[in-house]
Formats: sequence, structure tokens, C-alpha cells
Amino acid sequence: MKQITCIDDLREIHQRRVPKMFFDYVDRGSYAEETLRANRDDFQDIKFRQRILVDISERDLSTEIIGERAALPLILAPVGSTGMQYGDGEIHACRAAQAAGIPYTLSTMSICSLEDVAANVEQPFWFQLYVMRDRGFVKALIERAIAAKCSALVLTVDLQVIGQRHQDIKNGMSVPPEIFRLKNLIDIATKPRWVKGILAGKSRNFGNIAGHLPGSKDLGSVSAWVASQFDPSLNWKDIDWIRSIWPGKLIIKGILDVEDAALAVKAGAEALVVSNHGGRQLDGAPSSIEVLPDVVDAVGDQIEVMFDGGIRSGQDVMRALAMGARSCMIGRAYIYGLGAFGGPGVTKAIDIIKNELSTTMALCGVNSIEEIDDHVLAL
Ligand SMILES: Cc1cc2nc3c(=O)[nH]c(=O)nc-3n(C[C@H](O)[C@H](O)[C@H](O)COP(=O)(O)O)c2cc1C
Ligand SMILES: CCCCCCC(=O)C(=O)O
Repeated sequence: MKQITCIDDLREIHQRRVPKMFFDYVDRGSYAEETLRANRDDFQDIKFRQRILVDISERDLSTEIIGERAALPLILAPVGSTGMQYGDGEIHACRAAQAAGIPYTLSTMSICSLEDVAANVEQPFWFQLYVMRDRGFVKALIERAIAAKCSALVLTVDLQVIGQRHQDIKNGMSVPPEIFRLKNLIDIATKPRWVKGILAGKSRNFGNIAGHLPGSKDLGSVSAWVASQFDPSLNWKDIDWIRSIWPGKLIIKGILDVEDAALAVKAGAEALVVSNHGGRQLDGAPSSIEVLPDVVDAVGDQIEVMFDGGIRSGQDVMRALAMGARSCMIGRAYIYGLGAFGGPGVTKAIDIIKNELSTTMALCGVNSIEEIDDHVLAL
């Protein structure tokens, strides 16, 4: 892996090794992909102040994330179907995160179930919740997360309906995926390493939501399935209901608006994630980094502000921290590593970002995460 020096290198190998329908599912965004592009482009407008002759020999990248020590201000974001990128992908990703000393978030839409992951990793992980129409099922899902000793619940609030991803429709990325379509079969036949990995994995279907999936003869579009299963009536009052079942830390993911940020504070969440779902939902929404400073100004110290969207480097993490985030989630950056090399690829992605962050801190004359604020920016 010596030749792999940046996240883009991992992306390139992921693209070569994983069938197109699954690579595109990760890589692409909704509709015209304006927000997907803005997430990346807007980072590039944020410039650093280079500082010199500061003793930066003792840099410490560790920090606290919702009251727990973490080796880095980084979290692996929930990513549905991770186990289709690489066999047992969720277990490999969770192990890599724990070895690196950072939290891992398991999606409701994971391939490996809560129980599978819990049985195969050493430490607690976070669980991301989608609220489905069947509230009895949602209650049971939260109870399973409690039984699996999950240490935080990440409630995703920006996907009551799904933003259309044109490429997924063209590729037959339905629920379940149309792998037996001729074009997909031919593509899969050229990816033997991927097939071997998937066949070696424990699960090949969404492990948390058995009983809520269509039969294999009943292929539906992702949007039709989401419309049939996800609860469009979800609203702020439901937070109390979730709180009545979940006793632990609650993180609200998918905030882009200052009024919603204030409501998340009122709802008593421990943290919120400024996120536009990686440009996969409301196309035309601002980039996450554009709205971050306003959200931070609006909530002050009343709630911990996390950030995601477009992070592909340690420089991007530094920019988000400088604009007020306390920690950052990464989605595609670690999935590219997973698709390319399995668990070691996730470790590589984390290491790349860590080393870039460390060097960026040094060149900005900063020794600790707590020191990072807008003084490192050339405003
Ligand atoms: C393939 C894929 C699947 C995702 N699935 C979920 C999910 O199941 N739940 C969720 O809350 N967010 C999901 N997200 C959004 C991520 O958690 C995160 O917000 C986003 O990836 C951040 O943008 P980035 O990929 O540019 O880092 C998904 C993102 C991707 C790329
Ligand atoms: C295959 C069903 C996808 C549900 C949503 C998963 C997600 O959050 C995303 O793709 O983004």
C-alpha cells in the first residue's frame, strides 16, 4: 500500500475492484449533484494562515467526543450497505476504527446486524437509527442497540423521503440490488476478489431489518421501498418517545438550518451533526461547510457540534474544526479504503487523514485540537 498516498488513490482502487453498481451507490449523489459538488468545492475556498518558528514538536491530536477520549477528532459515519462493498464490511470498519481509537457508527441499513458486529468487536460502537413506520419494530431495534451495548444513538433526521440518485436507478441498485441483470453479472464476473470477499462474509442482506424487506421476486426501487417503510410523519415530538426507550447519549444527524439547530438544543440532544447526507438528499441545499459557522454561532456551547460532508483530507478536518466543529464524521473517505483493501484500507484512510491533520497543524503552528479555531484561517 506504499503507493497509496491520499484518499483519491483509495477511491481509484475501490472503483476498479468493486462492481459499478455498488461503487456508484457510494460515490454519487442525488439529482444534479449540485450539493455533492458544493461539499467539496467550498472547502477549497478556505485558506490557512501559515505560521513559522513555533515549537510544534509535541503535537497531540486526541480530543473528547461526547465525553469520551478519542485519539482523533474523527468518527466513521453510518453508511448503509457497507457489507456490499466488502464482505463483513461493517465488522472490518468497526475494528479499524476501534484500533485507531475513534468511534464507529453502524447504520440501520447495514448488512451485518447489530448482534453480528457486537459479537466480533472489542468495544462499544454507535448505532444510527432510521425511524420506520412500524414503531413496534423501531422500539425493538433500539432495544437491540441497548442489548448490543451501543454507546450512542445517532438519529438521522434528513431522510424521511429519499432524494433520487439517478445513477442507482440506471444501475438497478434497487432493494434488493439487481445483480442478476446481464450488465451487472458481466461486471461482477470481472471482479473475482470482490466476489470472494462477499462470499466469505457472514451476511448478504440487510441484517437489522429482516421482515421489512421485499422478496427477491418483488424488486422495488429504493425510493418505493423507503416510501413504504420510513416514517414521513417523524417530527420533534418523537424525540421524547425515543428518549423514553433509549437511556444513553443522543446525537441528531442531518441539521443544516440554524432554527433546526436551536430545536435540537431544546430537544436535549447531546450533539448534532451538521450534514446534508453527503449530497445524497436535498439537492440545491448549501454545502455543510457553508452553514457550519452559522450553526455554531446559533448554538454556542449548548450542544456539541459535529460535522460531515465532503471530507477527503486532514486539511478538510482542520478547516471544519477551525469553523467551529468539535469533531468530524467521514463517510466515503473510509468506504473507498474498505472497497479497495478491506479492513487495512479503512486503517489506511484513517492514517492518511491523521497524518495530513498532524502536518497541517504543524504548519499552522498548532499543537492541540483544542487550540484550533478561526485564528488558523486566512480570513
Ligand atoms: C453509500 C452511503 C450510504 C449512506 N448511508 C447512510 C445511512 O445509512 N445512514 C445515515 O445516517 N447516513 C448515511 N450516509 C451519509 C453519511 O453518514 C454521511 O453523512 C456522508 O457520507 C458524509 O459525506 P462524505 O461521504 O462526503 O464524507 C450514507 C452515505 C453514503 C456515501
Ligand atoms: C438501500 C436503502 C437505502 C436507504 C438509505 C441509506 C442511506 O442513508 C443512503 O443511501 O444515503
